Amino acid sequence: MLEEDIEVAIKVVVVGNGAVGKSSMIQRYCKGIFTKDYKKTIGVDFLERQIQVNDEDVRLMLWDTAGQEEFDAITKAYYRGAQACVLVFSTTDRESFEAIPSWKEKVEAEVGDIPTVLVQNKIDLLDETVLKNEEAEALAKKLKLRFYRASVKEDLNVNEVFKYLAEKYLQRLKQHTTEEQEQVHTTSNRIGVFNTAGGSHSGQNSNMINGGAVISLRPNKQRTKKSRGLGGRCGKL
Ligand SMILES: Nc1nc2c(ncn2[C@@H]2O[C@H](COP(=O)(O)OP(=O)(O)OP(=O)(O)O)[C@@H](O)[C@H]2O)c(=O)[nH]1
Repeated sequence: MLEEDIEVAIKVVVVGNGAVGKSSMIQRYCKGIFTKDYKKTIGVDFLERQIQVNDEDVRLMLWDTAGQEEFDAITKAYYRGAQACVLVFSTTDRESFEAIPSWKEKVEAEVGDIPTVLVQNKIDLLDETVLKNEEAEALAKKLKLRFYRASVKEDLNVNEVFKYLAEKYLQRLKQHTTEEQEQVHTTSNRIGVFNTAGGSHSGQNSNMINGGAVISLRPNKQRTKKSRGLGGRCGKL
């Protein structure tokens, strides 16, 4: 199979309190529509969109999770395997802003550190704002997250959010691939040295303790027929 045939697929989870605009954001991005009606998400939903990033085809699978705690058990299961995350709060809902750190923790508890952005939605309703700009910026800084102000209604900054995540993910994927290649290279050199000295646990997929360094040999990349992902690093699906 040709390298060009391989497509990067990224599972993105969109999380935050109820009614902040998660479903609307996904609908806007994947279908180009906005509806004023509020229909509470029950459990989890998902839509996808293909984009090009640095000449690479990237398929974004956007998982819409329910904002209500009553669905926590279901939604948490769907965080597994997520490779990027959007944390959303609303300009008109202070509680949704204050809940952001705990949403971040919930996602991290399932998938660890993945590319994440913080989004303040509904900036078309700035007249009704319940927080200062500096507060949101301070939170983004504290959590070390890229921060976007967006309006799903006015289609402001929605594309930018997902483009940034895709770029960030690809960047990590490349870095990860290079590191793995270097690791395999270094390891094979070291195995030689180690074996000469004797007493190694040799063989692939086992941890090798060599001069205090633990070296893991893993398959280079997990690839399915048409998709490519970070494999074991972030994904647990
Ligand atoms: N003014 C304004 N309203 C918005 C915007 N985005 C979403 N809404 C409205 O906010 C309400 C809630 O949006 P949803 O997308 O259903 O919210 P959600 O976060 O998915 O809610 P849950 O499913 O309960 O978790 C709907 O009435 C939307 O029309 C926006 O940018 N501006």
